[in-house]
Amino acid sequence: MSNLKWISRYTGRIKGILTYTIILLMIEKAAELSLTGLQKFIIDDVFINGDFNLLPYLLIGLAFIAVFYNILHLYAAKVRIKGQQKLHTIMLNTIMRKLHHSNVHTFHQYGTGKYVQNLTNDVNQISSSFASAFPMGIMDLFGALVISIIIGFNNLPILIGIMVISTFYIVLGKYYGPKLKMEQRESANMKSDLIVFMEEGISSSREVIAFNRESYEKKEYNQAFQNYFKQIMKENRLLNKQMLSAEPLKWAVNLLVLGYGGYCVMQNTLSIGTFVVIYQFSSQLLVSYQRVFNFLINMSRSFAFVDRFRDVMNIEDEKDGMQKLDGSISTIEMNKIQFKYDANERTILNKLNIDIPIGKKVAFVGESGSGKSTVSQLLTRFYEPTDGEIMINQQPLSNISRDSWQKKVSIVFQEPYLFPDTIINNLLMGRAIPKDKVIDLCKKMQIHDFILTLPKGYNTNVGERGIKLSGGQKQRLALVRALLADSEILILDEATSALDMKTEHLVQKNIDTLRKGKTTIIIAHRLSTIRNADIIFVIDKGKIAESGTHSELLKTNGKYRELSIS
Ligand SMILES: Nc1ncnc2c1ncn2[C@@H]1O[C@H](COP(=O)(O)OP(=O)(O)OP(=O)(O)O)[C@@H](O)[C@H]1O
Repeated sequence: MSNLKWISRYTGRIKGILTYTIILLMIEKAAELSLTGLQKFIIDDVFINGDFNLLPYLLIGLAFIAVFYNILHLYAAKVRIKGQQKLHTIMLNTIMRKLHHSNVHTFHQYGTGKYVQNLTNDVNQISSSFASAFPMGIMDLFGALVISIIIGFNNLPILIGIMVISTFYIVLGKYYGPKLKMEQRESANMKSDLIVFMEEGISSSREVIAFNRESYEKKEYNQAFQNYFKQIMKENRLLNKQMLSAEPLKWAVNLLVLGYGGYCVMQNTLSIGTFVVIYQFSSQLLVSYQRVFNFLINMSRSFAFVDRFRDVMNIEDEKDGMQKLDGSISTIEMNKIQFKYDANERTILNKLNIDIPIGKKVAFVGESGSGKSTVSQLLTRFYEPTDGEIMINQQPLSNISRDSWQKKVSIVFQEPYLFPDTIINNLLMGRAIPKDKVIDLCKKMQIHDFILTLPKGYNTNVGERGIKLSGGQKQRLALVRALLADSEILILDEATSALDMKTEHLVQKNIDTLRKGKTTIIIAHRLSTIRNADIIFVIDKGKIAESGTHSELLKTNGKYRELSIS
């Protein structure tokens, strides 16, 4: 599908305001042209033919049109910007929706910086091109048409001459348009790479300092910036070349009108008034042609941004099911689950079969890299199994709507994300929960006393990604946040790993009490936290090596025993 047809699904949604803008701009153009056109009557009828009675009417007409033109100019600009903002909002909402529904794997591969670039620069460029530059281009095209008719009607040879010279604009446009589009796309890609580089540099600043990589990072950044700078210079050189090659055309038109138009005046085939108006119109015609030419070039440049926007919109959406989950969860089975993070990468889970008991404390243990977190990522549907099926209440999880599944499951990660907001807002996450309940849970998660030591207590801002908090404090806040949801299934993926043994023990004991009768899945390295689990699954190389209670597994002398000794 062509880019123009593709983008019309968005521009089509503002067609009302777009049409209105175009009509306003065309009336504005007509008013502007009549200001020049009226001069013919002042020169020919008033000054040359001596009909001075006409002068006051012509001057009042001129003043009226001038005021009308100015008011319309301001109003049309306001409507045009409104249309641009509307398109901007539509596209921004679309890309945000895409962001939230993108396949996690592709999303991670694409990179945050590129998304930021799409959200800011590309959407801006597209909305300004299609909702603002496009109606302006139509206005210029309309102006060029009207002027051409007026000149052609009064002196056809001059119009033909201007048209011939102007065809060079089209030739130039055809020559430079595709080249500029290519350079523009390259510049946009390099700019987003640079933003990605800067974003990664900021996120990794601690590692950069710790590993003394500052000069290396600086060198890499300088190199990336130099490349971007060279590319921008290349693009500008091309732009200047195109502008310079258009300049002699202006002079050719001026000379044509002055020479041939002057000759016609001397031959009495053209009145002085018409000559003056044609001279002014010929410059305006050329400006209109130039604007139309620039408009076409800019539109072709905008298609480079459409290309990039289209790339994002083409990212595969997460698969979603249609079925709602009514009632409580009674069974969770993982049947012959096969999983690879990428088609070309190695198998992580290999024909994994698990029957997760409902209402129990379930633990996953195993060596680092054995696939424990991957199991939780599949249960939360961050990823879909490559093969096999997760069955919930005897129906495939893939058939269940994400929305209804997410209401049933909560997860706490080892490194939880906290928003740069207050503690209370990070805990509530927009939910209406009584403060007493929040405080009670904070006490049970051993974080309330710490919060009270902060200058603004629960209203203290935690900073970017919770930078003002320790790893253990962040983990305890994330536990409160998840426990407030009181989900049927709670997954704790190394969620207490940063706590000291004593605090971890207290936190775990309270979680056990709070979650009594509910399914809690714990992934842990410290076996002390899961010793009392109803069932422990030992994962080894993507398979269940053994399962049972702590005492049962110790007796088997297998993997679990190995793990508990090491
Ligand atoms: N996003 C990813 N893309 C590609 N491979 C991944 C990804 N996440 C994990 N892996 C790989 O999958 C394997 C299993 O990882 P997983 O995180 O499930 O292990 P784990 O048992 O939880 O380890 P740990 O105890 O160290 O957290 C690892 O070998 C890892 O390299």
